[in-house]
Amino acid sequence: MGERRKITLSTGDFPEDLKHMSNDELDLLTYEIRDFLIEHVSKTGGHLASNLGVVELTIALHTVFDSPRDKIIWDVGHQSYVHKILTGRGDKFSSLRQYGGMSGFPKREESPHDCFDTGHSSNSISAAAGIAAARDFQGENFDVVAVIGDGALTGGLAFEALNNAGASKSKMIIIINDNGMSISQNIGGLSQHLSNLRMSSTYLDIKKQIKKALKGIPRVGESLYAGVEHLRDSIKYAVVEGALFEELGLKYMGPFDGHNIEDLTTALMLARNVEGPVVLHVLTKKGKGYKNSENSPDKFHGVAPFNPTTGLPLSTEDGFSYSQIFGNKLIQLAAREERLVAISAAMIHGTGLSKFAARYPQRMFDVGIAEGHAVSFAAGIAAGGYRPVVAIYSTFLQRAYDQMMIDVCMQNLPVIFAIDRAGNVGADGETHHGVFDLSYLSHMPNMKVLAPADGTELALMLDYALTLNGPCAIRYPRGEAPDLTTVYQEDYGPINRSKVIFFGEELMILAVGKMVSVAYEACVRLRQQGVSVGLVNVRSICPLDEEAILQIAKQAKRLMTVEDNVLQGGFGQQAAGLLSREEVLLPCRHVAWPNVFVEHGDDRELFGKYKLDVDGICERVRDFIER
Ligand SMILES: Cc1ncc(C[n+]2csc(CCOP(=O)(O)OP(=O)(O)O)c2C)c(N)n1
Ligand SMILES: CC(=O)[C@@H](O)[C@H](O)COP(=O)(O)O
Ligand SMILES: [Mg+2]
Repeated sequence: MGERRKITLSTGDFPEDLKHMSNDELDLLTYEIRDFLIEHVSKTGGHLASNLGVVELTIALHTVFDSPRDKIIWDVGHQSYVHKILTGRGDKFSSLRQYGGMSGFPKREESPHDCFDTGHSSNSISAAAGIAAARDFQGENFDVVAVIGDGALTGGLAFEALNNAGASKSKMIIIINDNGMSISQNIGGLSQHLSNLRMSSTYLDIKKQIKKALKGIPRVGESLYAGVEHLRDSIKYAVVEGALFEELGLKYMGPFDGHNIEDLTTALMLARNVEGPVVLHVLTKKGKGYKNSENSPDKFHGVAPFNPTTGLPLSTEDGFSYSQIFGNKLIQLAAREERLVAISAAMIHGTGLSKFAARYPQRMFDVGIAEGHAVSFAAGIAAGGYRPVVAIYSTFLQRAYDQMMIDVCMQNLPVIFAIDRAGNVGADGETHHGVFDLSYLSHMPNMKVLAPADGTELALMLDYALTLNGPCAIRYPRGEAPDLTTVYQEDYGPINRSKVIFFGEELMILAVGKMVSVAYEACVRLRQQGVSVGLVNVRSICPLDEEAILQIAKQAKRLMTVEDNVLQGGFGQQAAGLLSREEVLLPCRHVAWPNVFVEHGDDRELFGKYKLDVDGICERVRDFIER
């Protein structure tokens, strides 16, 4: 190996440099990138395992394609860190996912190399097909590449796009990054199909043929393109009879070793020369190159800051998270209600269902990244006499709006929605904040919507939901659940009714869910300062506890609503509608997230910036009273 140029990952040398690097240099680069990722993500937290798995693939992509002229769309986008390094953003990694810093997902605003913002899975092929169609309209000539994981490929949207791309014949490359994993083990028939393709002996022969045919062709430069031109015939061999993609009208090539840059580069060159849509199947190892993440890729999918030597988190939470309380309660409920089943869309661990899945494997349905299907499936199983509990993050449940409305609510089926990560989630940012659910749920006829303010309330609400004969959504936030037992003096009262915590003469705060604790602290501080402010835990957002709200409003001088949802269509606006309908007139203010896509960052900083923390509530109350 000759003298190697020093590459500094924290500068903007890329991607031009790659095209002139030797194989040995590229090989060394993979080590540098992995070290860099582990060093930085261990400090900031982030999506490590998926990025460690795509180091070679991303290098090959940036060697063969000419970004930003050629467009690379990253499905979900959690695996775009290497792309960010290779497109000159290495120097931003100390601010990854921090407030004001670099996003953990592709952002058009951040770089011309990010051609499509992602975060929710399975849309990359649709977006790529659209970009390709726009290109064709304009008679332009660039390549469009969608990189989609085997997990994301379980989403129905991806199938709709494959169906359309196959028919359209527009030139695009779809790379399936197959590591056998979603966040945890991938599941389902498609996963099985990919694994059949992996095992296909017919295919292995084809691979050998291509390799043989390519021997002697240089890796880069015009001569490679010329060489590849002569290989079009080889592509014909790269057809696996019966492969789903071929049936849909796309060419299939693969599987290729996703950790062999030379093979990948060659495969991409071949794919680039295919007229029409082509699927390139690439095999990678999630967490590759770091023992801890290779052993537990699921644990290192999304990580909080950790010790890179031991792989252990730097801080641990003492109490129970809402997700854990939900999972534990469901186990209890399942013991007493035989018809109870749980449904997850590829997020068993995140939603706290791991123990339930181990205890009741027959009653746990993981349907893949398929929120719409999860909800219609729940409707079906409820229609069949069972009691499904669908656990989905608030932001991802947006995918199932229509299924909730028509399949569940219209038929008034007893489906329980356990909506995790409701409210602002912090570092994942605008694609992941669950701040719209109160608005999109509350107008669904027959739907009941509840928000617990502590762990006990969550458990009681689940008990209550199971007594109903129609749909019920319970939304709760990310992280540790507070305990309000002492605040309530152990008297929780009826769980679907509001709970008055204390009365205040100057102002009454009506708070929802997570914001009850925040408002409680603010009230304690203000009351110590002589401000007579009271607090009510709203609990039921739909239907509103009209009797309680009207009674409080009639007694109060001023009213303030506080919620971890956007203002538009949230609790505050519903309460205002009630007061207006009943002609109860008093000064009201509504504290909520503005109707914008709130940026990423530490949640404490975001709640502070938007005046939704204790200081912010105190300031707003004083401002209201003193105006
Ligand atoms: C609509 C939607 N549902 C759920 C998620 C949560 N999620 C993020 S990554 C992921 C797994 C993705 O697996 P895969 O596409 O195979 O990528 P890998 O991490 O294995 O590279 C899931 C379920 C999401 N981002 N979007
Ligand atoms: C990329 C993605 O959508 C998930 O991995 C998400 O980041 C998980 O967030 P939690 O850490 O809140 O489970
Ligand atoms: Mg995967």
